[in-house]
Amino acid sequence: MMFIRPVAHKDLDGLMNLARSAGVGLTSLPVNEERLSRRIARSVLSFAGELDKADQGYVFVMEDGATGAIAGICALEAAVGLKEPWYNYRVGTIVHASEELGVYSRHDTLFLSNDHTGYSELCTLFLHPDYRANRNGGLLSKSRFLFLAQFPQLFGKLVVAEMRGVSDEAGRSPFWEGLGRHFFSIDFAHADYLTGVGQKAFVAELMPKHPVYIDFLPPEAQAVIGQTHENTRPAVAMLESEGFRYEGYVDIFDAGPTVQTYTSEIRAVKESSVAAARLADPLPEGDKNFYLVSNDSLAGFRAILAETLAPTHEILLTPEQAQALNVEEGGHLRCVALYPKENA
Ligand SMILES: CC(C)(COP(=O)(O)OP(=O)(O)OC[C@H]1O[C@@H](n2cnc3c(N)ncnc32)[C@H](O)[C@@H]1OP(=O)(O)O)[C@@H](O)C(=O)NCCC(=O)NCCSC(=O)CCC(=O)O
Ligand SMILES: NC(=[NH2+])NCCC[C@H](N)C(=O)O
Repeated sequence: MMFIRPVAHKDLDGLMNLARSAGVGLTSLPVNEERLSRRIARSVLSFAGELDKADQGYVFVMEDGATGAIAGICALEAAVGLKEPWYNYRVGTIVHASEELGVYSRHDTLFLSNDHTGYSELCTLFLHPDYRANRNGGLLSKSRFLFLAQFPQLFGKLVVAEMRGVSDEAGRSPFWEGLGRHFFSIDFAHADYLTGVGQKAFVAELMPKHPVYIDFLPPEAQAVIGQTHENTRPAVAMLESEGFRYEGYVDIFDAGPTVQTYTSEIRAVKESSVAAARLADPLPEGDKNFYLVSNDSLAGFRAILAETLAPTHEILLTPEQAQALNVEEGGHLRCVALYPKENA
């Protein structure tokens, strides 16, 4: 059975394996052992309650219970931009008009912003291609919402997620070629790598600070503003189905969209409820559905996907499922349907 748990120091090799298969543009999963081991250490300290909000980052892995293999990774940053500026471009409007001359022209423009400062962030979602089946992607992405619902005091009122923008197989980004390239002699792949190893603010400081008229960018660059990388469409589809929206903010390097919402408005946060574990083997017959289920422990957080009967004040689980959650009969759980009602 697949389960979600906090990352541990022993997972470094597993994370390196995931990073190697991730490719360019998954910024926060660089193939860099030192960086990944620092990320693990920061996560371990966060779960132990030993860091300030500005430094807290919670990293989770999906473990294949049968083999112990690390199948995927996902993370939550408590608050971005509190130590180093957090940059985005906001796609806004500038109007040049003169009634006297009968001129009116409206221009889409990129404004450099730090508007997401203090927001929480969903990031580093990656499932090994061998495991992209059996709703594992949904468990991996949405297990974070049970964590948010269980520990709201650790997070901000708003949550963002930066989606990977368009780049080709060689890691060439049309937006970077049209804009960033004028300020740097480096490739997008290299800029993205520097971002992933903690140099984003440094790179961002050298990008244009004045509004950029989109009309002046090459058509290939214009075409990808706010567009998600093909491989990242499932990731953004899941967030949109939970209530996240694109509000005109894009990545400064590849123009991938940022989606956002109020934490309390996320469907799986809003609809999640607490229930006591009730064990049954086998589960009784009846109308079953898929539920995300987590325990209520911070450092010992566990989440699984269970196909079971609709929970009441109790949720029926098999002993194997309870074991994966590290709970016994009567233990405290939080659960929510995997899918919003309309697609269940
Ligand atoms: C994102 C995941 C983990 C998702 O796993 P799977 O591919 O197995 O997911 P899936 O179950 O096939 O699809 C999930 C949902 O997306 C829908 N879906 C699939 N392909 C789609 C497409 N092309 N367009 C629109 N929707 C699509 C499915 O119908 C399904 O909907 P239903 O749920 O209704 O069935 C994986 O694809 C992956 O690792 N991708 C590569 C890495 C990546 O790009 N990561 C995101 C970077 S951006 C980031 O990290 C920030 C965002 C974040 O942290 O969440
Ligand atoms: N180049 C980008 N637009 N990267 C953003 C996507 C990466 C993703 N948010 C992460 O945490 O790694």
